[in-house]
Amino acid sequence: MTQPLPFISALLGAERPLIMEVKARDAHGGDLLRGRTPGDLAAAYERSGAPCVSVVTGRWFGGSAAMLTEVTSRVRVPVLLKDFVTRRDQIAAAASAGASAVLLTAALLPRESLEGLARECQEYGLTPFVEITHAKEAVGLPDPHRCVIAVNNKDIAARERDAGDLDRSRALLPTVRAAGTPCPVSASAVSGPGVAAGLLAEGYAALLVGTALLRAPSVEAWLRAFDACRAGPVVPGTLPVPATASVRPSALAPTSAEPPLPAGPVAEAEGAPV
Ligand SMILES: O=P(O)(O)OC[C@@H](O)[C@@H](O)c1c[nH]c2ccccc12
Repeated sequence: MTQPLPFISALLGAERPLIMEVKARDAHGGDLLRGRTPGDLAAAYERSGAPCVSVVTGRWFGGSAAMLTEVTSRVRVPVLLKDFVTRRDQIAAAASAGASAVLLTAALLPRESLEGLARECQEYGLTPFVEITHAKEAVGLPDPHRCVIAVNNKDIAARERDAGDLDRSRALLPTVRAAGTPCPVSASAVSGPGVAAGLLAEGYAALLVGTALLRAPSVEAWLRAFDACRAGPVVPGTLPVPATASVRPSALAPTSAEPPLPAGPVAEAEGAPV
C-alpha cells in the first residue's frame, strides 16, 4: 500500500483541518475578493495556519486558469484545484501548475471517467478530491486510501445556489468512511465556526470552507471562534443550524455571460466547458 499523498497528510496532521478556499464570486455573482488578489488571499490563509488551500478556477465563480498559478506561486501548502474537470489534459495542466489535488465531481462524470480521472491524478502524484452527493458515488474508487471523498452539502445541479443541507454530511459519513478514504471531508455551506466545530466533532477529518471565510471581517477572529467552539462542549447530533443564505430571485436566472452547466454525466471525450 502506497503512502497517502501530501494533501491528505497535511490535513490529517493539522491542528485546524480546514481547506481554506479562494473564490472570486459566490454562486449568486456576489464579489468575494473585495479588492484582494487571489495570491494575497492565499498567502494570508497560509499565514493564518491553513494546512491546504483551495482555488476555484471555474468561470461560474468568476475564476480563471491563471488563478491556479497565482496561488501556487505564493504558498507552500498543498493546493486543491476546483473546477469542472472532465479531461486528462486538465489533470496534466494542474500538475504542471503546481496543484496537489484536483476536484472530480461525481455527479458530472460517468463512472468510468470518474475512475479513470482519479487514477490519472494518482499517477501524477495528485490527490483525487472526489465530491459526492449520493452514497453510491463513494464506493469503488481506485486506491481509496489515496483519495479524499468530500460530501458536497450544496446541489451542483442547482449551481450551488441552494442554502446547503448539512444533514447530507451526517447521513453519508459512515458510507464515506467505509469506502476507504482516510480523509472524509464535508464541503460547502459550512457557514460559521460553530457549524465547523460540530462537523469535526461528528467525525469529519477535514472541512472545506469558502464563502464564510471569504466574507469574514477577520480570518484570525473566525479561527479563534472556531477554536473556542471546539474547546467547548459540542454534543454530536446538535449542530447549530446554519444561517440560511438569502437568495435573490433574480439571481436564479442564468445570465447570458454564464457558461452552461454540463448536462448530466459528461463523457470525458466531450470536454465539457469549464
Ligand atoms: O463557499 P462554500 O459554501 O463554503 O463552498 C465552498 C466549495 O465547496 C464550493 O466553492 C464548491 C463546491 N463544489 C464546487 C465545484 C466547483 C467550484 C466550486 C465548488
